[in-house]
Amino acid sequence: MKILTSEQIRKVDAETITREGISSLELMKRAATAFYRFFTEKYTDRNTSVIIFAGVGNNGGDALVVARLLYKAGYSVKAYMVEFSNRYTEDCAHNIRRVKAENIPYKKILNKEDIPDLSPFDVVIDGIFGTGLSREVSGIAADVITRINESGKEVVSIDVPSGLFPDRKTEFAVKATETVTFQIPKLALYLPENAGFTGNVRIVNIGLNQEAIAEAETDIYLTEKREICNLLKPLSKFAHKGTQGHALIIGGSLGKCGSVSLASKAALKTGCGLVTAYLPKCGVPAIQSGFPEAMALEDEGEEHIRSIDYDLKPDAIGIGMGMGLHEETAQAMCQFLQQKRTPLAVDADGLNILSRHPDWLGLLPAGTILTPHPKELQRMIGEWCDDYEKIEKTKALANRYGVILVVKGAYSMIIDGEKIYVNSSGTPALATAGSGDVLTGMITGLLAQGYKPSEAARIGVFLHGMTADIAGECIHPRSFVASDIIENIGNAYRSLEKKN
Ligand SMILES: NC(=O)C1=CN([C@@H]2O[C@H](COP(=O)(O)OP(=O)(O)OC[C@H]3O[C@@H](n4cnc5c(N)ncnc54)[C@H](OP(=O)(O)O)[C@@H]3O)[C@@H](O)[C@H]2O)[C@@H](O)CC1
Ligand SMILES: Nc1ncnc2c1ncn2[C@@H]1O[C@H](COP(=O)(O)OP(=O)(O)O)[C@@H](O)[C@H]1O
Ligand SMILES: [K+]
Repeated sequence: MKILTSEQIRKVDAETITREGISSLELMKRAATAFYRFFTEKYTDRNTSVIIFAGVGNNGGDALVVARLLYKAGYSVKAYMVEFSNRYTEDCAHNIRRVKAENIPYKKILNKEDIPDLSPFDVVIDGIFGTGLSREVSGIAADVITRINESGKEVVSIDVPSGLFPDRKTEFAVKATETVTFQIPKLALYLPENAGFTGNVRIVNIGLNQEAIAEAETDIYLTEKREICNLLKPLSKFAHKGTQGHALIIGGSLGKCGSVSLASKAALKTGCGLVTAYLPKCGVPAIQSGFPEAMALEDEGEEHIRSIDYDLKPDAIGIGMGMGLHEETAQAMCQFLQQKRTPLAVDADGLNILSRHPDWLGLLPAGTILTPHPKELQRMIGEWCDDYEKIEKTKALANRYGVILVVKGAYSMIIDGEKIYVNSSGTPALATAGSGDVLTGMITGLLAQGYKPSEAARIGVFLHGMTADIAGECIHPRSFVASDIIENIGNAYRSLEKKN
């Protein structure tokens, strides 16, 4: 699904009106109805008292239509117009007249004294600013937003939390519990620095013109189930372990060999035919007894890897988990990179070694997948002042070395050249020890099956997230562990194959 800028969204909005021969008021009604459906499913009790803040633009117009719909449905509704300007849009002005005609409680807020006490209300609906935000919020709008944020109430934002810039750094905005955004995802909704503003993000369809969306050019996408389904290769009736790819997982050091076991199991569960774990001697007995499906190779090092030496032809390699930073291990990795051109995924200490020796980045085979969490990323690209700069610096690294970066987080981002794929699956249950090792194993397993690096990264990250979405129904997120991710990979595949 495309992520577009506010400028592009405005164009799609206008094109929808022209091409579908509908009025802008009709489109506003569709948007408000989609919001209303979400709201009434969440707040089923019609005695819920709702305070609605509207602005003078079309986001405010949406808010007033929502006020009318909720009032008609029996909710207790009070609407307030935050008059930060007297230049109302036509559709907003039209809906003010309708609200008044329908006798819905309605007042203007012109200065601080007009701001009502929020304590009697159950929920706040925020429709002050949408995608038309053009500058930092100040004056009465800022006062209202501050009051909303201080109220401790649940806040449902229309389209975007008011004050959030869809495409650039935001300092101040409504802190929503839920954001109901209209059909086209906006990048700002998925950035970690905006987590405090956006709350849960829900995308609702409002029937925007599909051709207009298709014509909009972008390099940024939100990865969804449908796109991942389309990437999956069918499983041939005549498949055998030799056709499904051989993954080699290299890592481990004394006390950290479980990471290799997790990654190896994850690779196999993701569908590759064979997996070999390569570890220092201390790790081999445990993996051989605990994970009989894997083959194991021991390094000459007792407690850490000293020279990566094997006589196999794997189809893909995952390296780095639990490997430690011993200088002998680093040198072994350097030699390995100088000699091997096998499709590769690098994680954890593999990345930390590269951060200590940045000139070795040039040795990575083209298309290598690097999977840093934020701390590992910071060691690679240095500090960033905001998430937009982080993206630019990551892109620069990816382009310089021809590699793919998986920037892990709540919405992991896959950066491949100019393209950015924001992942939409997963829950905080994934924030658990070994979760990243499992992800690297999954990605390596997919690479071994012959998926292109960008596909392997997107499928792996999406499937990994799906395991938590699915298992959330029977395992409490707090007690979900890395092995539960592995156990649910099959369920994630099954869910992907289900039509809906
Ligand atoms: N996408 C879609 O397809 C659909 C979109 N729809 C809805 O339309 C919304 C976009 O509406 P919109 O363009 O009218 O802009 P909106 O955000 O209401 O505010 C603009 C007003 O705020 C003002 N203003 C801006 N910044 C300011 C500041 N810091 N401080 C003070 N003033 C400031 C600005 O003034 P100006 O910048 O012109 O001086 C102007 O007066 C969108 O989010 C969605 O809810 C649906 O109805 C239908 C389908
Ligand atoms: N709140 C969250 N929502 C969704 N996914 C998350 C969340 N927190 C972490 N994850 C995912 O869990 C994984 C954690 O990886 P990492 O930090 O490397 O773990 P570890 O080092 O313990 O193996 C990443 O894939 C990340 O995207
Ligand atoms: K809003």
